[in-house]
Amino acid sequence: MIKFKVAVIQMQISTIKSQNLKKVKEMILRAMEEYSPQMVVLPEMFNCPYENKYFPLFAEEYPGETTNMLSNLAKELQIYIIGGSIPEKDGEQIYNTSFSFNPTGAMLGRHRKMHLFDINVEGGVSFRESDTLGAGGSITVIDTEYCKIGVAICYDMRFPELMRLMALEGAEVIILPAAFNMTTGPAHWHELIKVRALDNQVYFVAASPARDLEASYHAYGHSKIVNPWGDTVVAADEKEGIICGEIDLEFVDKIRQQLPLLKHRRIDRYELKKK
Ligand SMILES: NC(=O)CC(=O)C(=O)O
Repeated sequence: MIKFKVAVIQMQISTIKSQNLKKVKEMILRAMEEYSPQMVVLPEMFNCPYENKYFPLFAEEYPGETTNMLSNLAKELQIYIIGGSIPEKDGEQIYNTSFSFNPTGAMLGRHRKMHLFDINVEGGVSFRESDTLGAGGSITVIDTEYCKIGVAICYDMRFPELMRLMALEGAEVIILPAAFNMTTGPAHWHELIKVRALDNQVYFVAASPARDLEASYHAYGHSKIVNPWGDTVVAADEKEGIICGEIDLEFVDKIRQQLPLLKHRRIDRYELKKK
């Protein structure tokens, strides 16, 4: 199949996990009613506030309450769900992990955020994910009936090598559950999404939580889908809501044929290696 629809759920996250799960289910059902998408994408830490003190409290092992719910919904609705991310407990370690499910409810991929968001911007945002989280070590490209899809989380987007490796592994779409903030969001969000879509000639799908000024971390919002030519397919503002856009794989082929960037790399002169 050449075209498919992707819905992005931009939800407000509360400090009560059961409320987050109830809301995400309601919003997925609403997305189905309004748009009949083949794939639904959730934001980073959709079941837990983006704050270090909550990660250990909300963490769950796989399979667990949240992943079971996503797997059941994927099967019931016969859709792909790219499950944003959740705090995942594995032994003593907690990861920021994105679980993806196919329309039979089977787990398709588990991406653990590779680059931890440890930053301190003067007069702006300061965060240290490594206070509570461990870093993942694998690049995630999932196989769907439509195409290969790269999955990464938020800060991972700032590392062009990772994005390029996903494209080299065959990804025609990159999906990024994310939670930029009010310092880095206005400064970099739109530019990074556009540049990653352009330099890898992919559809780039970025899913953010809605902005909540009552929370300690103010997410930027502005979930969006950008095509391989750098045009915005669909975009949200900062409020809670659902957006949906079409992925056209013929358009990916067309752009890659007309402007063959991936073929023009001078791999006789430089090389990008996966370890
Ligand atoms: N929250 C993140 O992981 C990343 C982010 O906000 C940024 O890179 O800016």
